Order: sequence, then structure tokens, then C-alpha cells
Amino acid sequence: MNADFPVFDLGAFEDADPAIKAEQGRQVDRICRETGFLAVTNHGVPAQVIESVWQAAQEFFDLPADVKQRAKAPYDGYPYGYLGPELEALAKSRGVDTPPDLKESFNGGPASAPPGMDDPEALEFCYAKTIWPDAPAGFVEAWRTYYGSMEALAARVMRVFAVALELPENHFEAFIDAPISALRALNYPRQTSAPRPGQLRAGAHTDYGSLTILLPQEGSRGLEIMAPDGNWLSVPPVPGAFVINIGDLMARWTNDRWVSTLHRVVNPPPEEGGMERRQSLAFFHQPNWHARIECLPSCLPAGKTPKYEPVLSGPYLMAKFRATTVPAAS
Ligand SMILES: O=C(O)CCC(=O)C(=O)O
Ligand SMILES: [Fe+2]
Repeated sequence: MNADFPVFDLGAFEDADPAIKAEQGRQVDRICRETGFLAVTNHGVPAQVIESVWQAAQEFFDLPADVKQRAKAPYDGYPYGYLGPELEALAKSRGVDTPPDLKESFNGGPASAPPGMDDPEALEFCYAKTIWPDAPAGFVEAWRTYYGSMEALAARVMRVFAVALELPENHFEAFIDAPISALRALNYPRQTSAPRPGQLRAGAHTDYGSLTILLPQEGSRGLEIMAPDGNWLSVPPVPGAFVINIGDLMARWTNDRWVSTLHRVVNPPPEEGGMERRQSLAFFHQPNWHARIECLPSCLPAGKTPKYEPVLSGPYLMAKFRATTVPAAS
């Protein structure tokens, strides 16, 4: 048990006066320099919003395979809809060849494109239609409500990050007012046979964007992060909390002051009777398509040049995403 997994009280931060906020920001800065993983409590997302999408996702994953396939992505590399078992290997994003991950997922994007958006790649990719399942009833509404709650929560966490980086609290606002985030419901099915060598529920990877809001199944285990000493550390269940972690884009934005930590989901140990299924929800927050991500002013030591060229959020995400899709067998 990791008694020391950091827990951050978001409501208390928001109610605090500037001096306390600055002090809490320094704590968040320290966490993000070390692992970039923390649990966020007192987040204000209504239990009902979480419960509804959780239930809807569970019922969807319980449907027969052929029914789920009706919501499948229309072609390889399409970002949204149902992605069946063994179609993705996250370790490939780092050039590591493993068997496909033991999971299935349902993915959805932003509700609509912002007015004036005419970039063909953005329209074809981030703003592509979500392929909705026709069952269970209420799925779309529950999904959209949760997606909206995650957009709002991510914006609040970005305010904490701004303070942690000694920037004005609203620094990130203009970069994230038309975000191209994705919500993914994950199901790691009950394992009835032994995994292949090197096969995990989710291979070791870093996330791509600014931050991820993860909701692991209550009380579940399996998520591991790489500690600064190189050892895998299991993330303990924190009741009522979301697990927040930063992604590659935030590492880049901060000139590597913050780390986008390697993480994975391991198979349950059979000797603990742990072949059971595990569900999670992952919201991948990503700045506006056109947001130019270049070294933040507070992250560049005097006299130094930034480590990275500026990138645009959307095209950067596309390149990352395409590297992980396992091509269909021919
Ligand atoms: O299911 C989990 O706990 C983590 C999933 C994850 O890291 C991802 O999908 O990027
Ligand atoms: Fe991840």
C-alpha cells in the first residue's frame, strides 16, 4: 500500500487565499516534477453523473460482441466508437513491440466543432462523429454529461497547474477554451486464459496530452506508475477521488520541468483469484486544435534556449494517436 500517494483537495485550494494557493501550488509542482500523478478529492462532480456513465458503460460492455461491433469505428485509425479486444498496443507508442492490450474501449470526442473551425484534418479527426451504440438506453446522455463535467474539471485543474508553475491562475484559459479532448471507457475483460508473454491489460505508455482524468473501478488495482527510482509502484484506490496525471504535451510545455510518467495496467495475479474484469474511465484533456505549445515563460532558465520546437496541439495529437493503432491483419 502506498500510504504516500499524493491526495489533493481541489475545493480547499479554490477557497483558499493567494498565499495558501501558492503554497499548495508548490506542492503540486513538486509532485509533477517527480511523477505527475495525484489523486484529486473534493472535486464537486456529482455522484449521479459518475454513476450514470459508469452503469451505461458497464451495460454496453456486457452486450454480445456482435451488438457492440455495430458501434465500431468505420476504419482503422478512426478515433471514436467501439474498439474491440486486441486492437491496440499502447507500448507501440514508444516503439516497443508487444502483443495487443487485453482490453476493449468505447471512445468519444467533443460535442461539436467551435464556430469557424475549418481545418480539414481537425474536422476529419478530432471532430469526427462519435459512433454511438443503440443500447443501453440513456448511454448518449450519460456520456455527454460526464464528458462536460470532465471538461470543466480539467479546466479547474489547469488553474491549479498555472499556480504551480508560478503563472497567473488563468494563464491556460485561452489555450483550452475549445479543447479537443477524448473520453474513453475501458473494459479489461475477465481473463480466462493466461496472457501471452509481454501481454498486459494496458502496455507501458505515457499519455499524450495536457492531463488525464482517470476513474479506476472503485477498490480496483492494476494501475502502476514508474517511480523516479525506476521501480513500478501501484496506485492505491483512493475512495471518491479522480486520479490525475500529466501527459507528454505538458512535459513539453514545461520544458521537461514536469514529467509525463510511464504507466501501465497489469494483469490481476491469478493466485489472488484475480481474473476479474476491471473497468475505468479516462478523459484525455487536450488543448485547442490550434493552440501553439511552446516553452512556458516560467520554465526557461535565464540564458537557456527551449529544448523543443513549438508544436500545434491538434497535429501533435494525431501523430501520436496513429502510432498505436494495430493494423488489421491482412
Ligand atoms: O485503466 C486505467 O487505469 C489506465 C488506463 C490508461 O492509462 C490509458 O488508457 O491511458
Ligand atoms: Fe494512460
